[in-house]
Amino acid sequence: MTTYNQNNHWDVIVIGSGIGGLVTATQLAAKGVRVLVLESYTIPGGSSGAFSRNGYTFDVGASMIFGFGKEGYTNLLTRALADVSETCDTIPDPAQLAYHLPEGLNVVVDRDYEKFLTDLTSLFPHEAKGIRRFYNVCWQVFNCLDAMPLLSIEDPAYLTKVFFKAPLACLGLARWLPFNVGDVAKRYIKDKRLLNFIDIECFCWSVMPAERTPMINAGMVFSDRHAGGINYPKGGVGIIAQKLVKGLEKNGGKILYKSRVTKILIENKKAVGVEIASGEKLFAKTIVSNATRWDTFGGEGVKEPLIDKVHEPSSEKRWRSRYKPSPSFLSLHLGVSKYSIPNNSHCHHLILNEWNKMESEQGVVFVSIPTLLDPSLAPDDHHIIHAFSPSSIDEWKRLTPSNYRKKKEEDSNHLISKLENIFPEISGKISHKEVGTPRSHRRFLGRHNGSYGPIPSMRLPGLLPMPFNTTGIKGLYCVGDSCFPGQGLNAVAFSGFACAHKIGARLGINPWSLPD
Ligand SMILES: NC(=O)c1ccc[n+]([C@@H]2O[C@H](COP(=O)([O-])OP(=O)(O)OC[C@H]3O[C@@H](n4cnc5c(N)ncnc54)[C@H](O)[C@@H]3O)[C@@H](O)[C@H]2O)c1
Ligand SMILES: CC(C)=CCC/C(C)=C/C=C/C(C)=C/C=C/C(C)=C/C=C/C=C(C)/C=C/C=C(C)/C=C/C=C(\C)CCC=C(C)C
Repeated sequence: MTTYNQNNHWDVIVIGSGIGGLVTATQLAAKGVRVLVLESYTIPGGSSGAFSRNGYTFDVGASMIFGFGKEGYTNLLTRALADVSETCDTIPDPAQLAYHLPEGLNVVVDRDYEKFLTDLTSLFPHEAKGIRRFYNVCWQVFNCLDAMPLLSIEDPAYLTKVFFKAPLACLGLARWLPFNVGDVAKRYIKDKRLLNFIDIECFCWSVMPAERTPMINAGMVFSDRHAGGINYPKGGVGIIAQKLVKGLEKNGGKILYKSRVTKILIENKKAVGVEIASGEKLFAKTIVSNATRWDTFGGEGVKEPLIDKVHEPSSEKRWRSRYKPSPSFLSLHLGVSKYSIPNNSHCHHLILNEWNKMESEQGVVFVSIPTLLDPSLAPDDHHIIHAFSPSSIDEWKRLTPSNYRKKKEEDSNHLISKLENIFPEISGKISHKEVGTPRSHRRFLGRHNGSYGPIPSMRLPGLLPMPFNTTGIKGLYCVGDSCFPGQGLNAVAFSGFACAHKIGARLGINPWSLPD
């Protein structure tokens, strides 16, 4: 039997220190709640952590950061840090992304909206009206989001207050919730190649073509890149999680690393605590899981979910019939000579050689060169290249150790050869190379099949079927990319704000008025 002491009883326990988990934890700690975060790895941040090798600071995953604007309500990372008196210095990226597409279609998404529209229109002059109309609809969605404090839409008190504060914005969002981008794009655009471009515009962050990408999320991404802009945190993406941890600790919260939760303890159908790998039990009236829904509740191929099968709510089976794990990534972290990359190059690139390969194994290549913005991340005269390509764990299963090593070498060389599309001399200029496979992502990020996040397994009505933070088990909440509104750092930051707000409503600690 575990005896009571302050260290094993908390108000709230958060499983995982991804941005979703840390925003929940810091929001609650800032309101005086005693919060413990349990992280299985040695550093915070999950997909948005960082690691150091040979003088390089590499971003684990996330690299193109939305939500760091200065105004409005959609700058959720800025707001999450400010709420615990922290800030991140950021470096504005002059462009979101340079696309290198089939048939020589090269498009740069400039930070300036009008410049982007002009550049795209010069390639599709016959679609000038359609282009403007489509992207203007995305702005309508964004303006609705940016007009209201973004908290839990599961909380009736918040919904009432926000409806009185911004009625038109609420109705605007309610209108777009059931729509996907494809439905809207086809209303305004007819050119097949341009529709292919809209598909890759979506795929690059949602890993789905336009017809399966929710319109609300596109409104956020396609407009925030011009509103708040893409801003890279000085010192690397890992800084965001490190500062949130600092803010958590300043507000009386605690984080324990190397503390993998193996079980969520249930008593009388209520979550009451967790057990960690050492066998130690820790208790709280509220448990928040930042692990994926598959790792939390189970699913095909999940051997030991955190919840015993007997307690699994039927709503989770329904969710799994609608959403499936997206592929993982093959990722390369390279240190290269500075002279292999022109100084005027863009920080983010996307390479696709054939349109019909967009959803194929290792079909699209994403490239990030953060040292073009922050040279301090690499030794003098060197750059970092982080290149990754969607890859399914099925391709990496059941290989003998030597075949696994061989596949890593072959596939990483193939990825490097694709980089030569944009940096022809790159293969001879590599001085540091690390290869991560879907198996590495599963192991180090604790994500089911190393997945990037959930994607619809059928055509769904926009964001409507995506679950919020409460679950079918009393006292248990979920946060992160298997909750509304899905993948993305500012999306999981939203889910953290919403989760903390919903818990706050139950604890009666939310301020009466909405934040400014
Ligand atoms: N912007 C980009 O370029 C980019 C690139 C890659 C990923 N991302 C985004 O990052 C987001 C991920 O954020 P998130 O908050 O959902 O979570 P996350 O997966 O980043 O973090 C979850 C954390 O929980 C920990 N964890 C999991 N199971 C645990 C257990 N049983 N016990 C203790 N700790 C456990 C993991 O170690 C990890 O640190 C994704 O949505 C993805 O879109 C963005
Ligand atoms: C009352 C009434 C009547 C009604 C109600 C209604 C309402 C209120 C509603 C509401 C709603 C809401 C709030 C919503 C929200 C939403 C949100 C926040 C969203 C967000 C989103 C975001 C996103 C999606 C993002 C994303 C991003 C990403 C993912 C990114 C990624 C990237 C990558 C991967 C990169 C790659 C590339 C290269 C490198 C090239």
